[in-house]
Amino acid sequence: SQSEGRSKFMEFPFVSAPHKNLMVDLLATVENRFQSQLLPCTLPPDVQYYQNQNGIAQASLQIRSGNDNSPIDFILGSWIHSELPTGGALNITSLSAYLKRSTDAPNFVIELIQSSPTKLVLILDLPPRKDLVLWPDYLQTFYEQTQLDTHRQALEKIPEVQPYFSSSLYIRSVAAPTAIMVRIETQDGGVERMEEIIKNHIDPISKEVLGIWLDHCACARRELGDSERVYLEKRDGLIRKKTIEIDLGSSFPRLFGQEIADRVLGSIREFFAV
Ligand SMILES: C=CC1=C(C)/C(=C/C2=NC(=C3\c4[nH]c(Cc5[nH]c(C=O)c(C)c5CC)c(C)c4C(=O)[C@@H]3C(=O)OC)/[C@@H](CCC(=O)O)[C@@H]2C)NC1=O
Repeated sequence: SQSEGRSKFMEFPFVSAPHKNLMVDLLATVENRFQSQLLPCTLPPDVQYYQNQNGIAQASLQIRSGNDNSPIDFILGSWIHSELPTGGALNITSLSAYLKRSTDAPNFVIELIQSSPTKLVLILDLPPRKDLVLWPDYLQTFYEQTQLDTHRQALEKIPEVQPYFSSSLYIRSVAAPTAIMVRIETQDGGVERMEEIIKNHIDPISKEVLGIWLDHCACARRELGDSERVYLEKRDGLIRKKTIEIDLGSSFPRLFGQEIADRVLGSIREFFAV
């Protein structure tokens, strides 16, 4: 049932306590802000939770649409776990919020991609939905006035933090100039140090960035002309389509097999179609 899928999702069963607490807190913050504006998840139970034949990979997905008087198109939350042949495990947790074309404000995305207890890639971004060169006011309103870059600079100061350059140039081109795309690696098996970095740095910074999105993006009053709306629709559609291909297109069939990948990606694409 709905609540069963949701409670399993909220367990974030395969990650450390600080990592789980962060995801649970971010989701609670979004749900508390939008309350009844968010409709219950309508994904089929075998998309809300799925695993591959031998149970090596398992995942949970929650997508909640915004109702008619909400600026939210949908909120997507997910966790993915896969044991690796090397004995380690891959854990990816993500939360993204997509706004409707009634506003041109940036979306929100956070992804924690853990390939070992001491290696983590963090993506934390408010991806722009307009070209920043053509619309300098957009850059000023959402990225300069909000002081977003101070959070990126704060994280950069941690010795274990290095910039992460996605192998996809497209992904790099979608990200904001203030995007946090970092690789964190703690030395000689520092699992405690990794959990400390998540608890004392990634947690507060992620909540700050989400707070900026909630207060300055999701609630922004933006009047759009028809031509702007057409441009936005086209651009949103292209990005949604492409990020699924890049993020999931190869990893899902590899992790879950073609049949399950097709079923889950099919469900996601239904929501992503602008
Ligand atoms: C808008 C800004 C975005 C940025 C900046 C961004 C970045 C990256 N994500 C990657 C990945 C990734 N993400 C997810 C979550 C997820 N993504 C979507 C997208 O629609 C959905 C619907 C879901 C929930 C199901 C999974 C499962 C998954 C991978 O397997 C993949 C990965 O970890 O490979 C190592 C990396 C791919 C490129 C690279 O290897 O460098 C890269 C870091 N992804 C954005 O969307």
